[in-house]
Amino acid sequence: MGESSICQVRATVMLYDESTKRWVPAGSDSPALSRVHIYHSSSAHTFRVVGRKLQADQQVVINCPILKGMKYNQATANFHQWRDPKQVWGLNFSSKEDGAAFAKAMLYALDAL
Ligand SMILES: CC[C@@H]1C=C[C@H]2CCN(C(=O)[C@@H]3CC[C@H]4C=C[C@]5(CCCN5C(=O)[C@H](Cc5ccccc5Cl)NC(C)=O)C(=O)N43)[C@@H]2C(=O)N1CC(=O)O
Repeated sequence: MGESSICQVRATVMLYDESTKRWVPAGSDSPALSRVHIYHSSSAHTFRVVGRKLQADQQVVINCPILKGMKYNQATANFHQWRDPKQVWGLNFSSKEDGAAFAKAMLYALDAL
């Protein structure tokens, strides 16, 4: 059984650079909008965040498992963030509605794990 998308939003995917204490766009250095999904694998009972650049190259800029017990921080209506073992991810949503939709799906996933 493959994976199904439980939400898709538009956001700029950011990573926090601990050394410079700055947010940098994930993927190539141009901050560009991506389509960000939460995929659910029902057979594996797993969820992950996958984002691809909207522009032609469709570069994958995030492919991050959602781990049980992960803390999801809605810093503002448009900017949410979480830590994985190696780094801190941030999503700068194109709208508050996208932020709310993503948060709803994320909290559903965290509750289901
Ligand atoms: C894209 C630009 C960006 C847009 C929006 C704003 C919103 C606030 N904000 C931040 O970076 C805030 C300000 C302080 C700084 C200090 C530390 C940071 C950076 C690394 C993580 N962090 C935590 O506070 C984490 C959160 C967390 C809590 C709970 C669970 C998980 C997590 Cl991740 N706290 C732990 C304990 O991990 C942080 O988010 N910080 C963003 C921001 O200013 N800008 C503008 C710019 O940078 O120009």
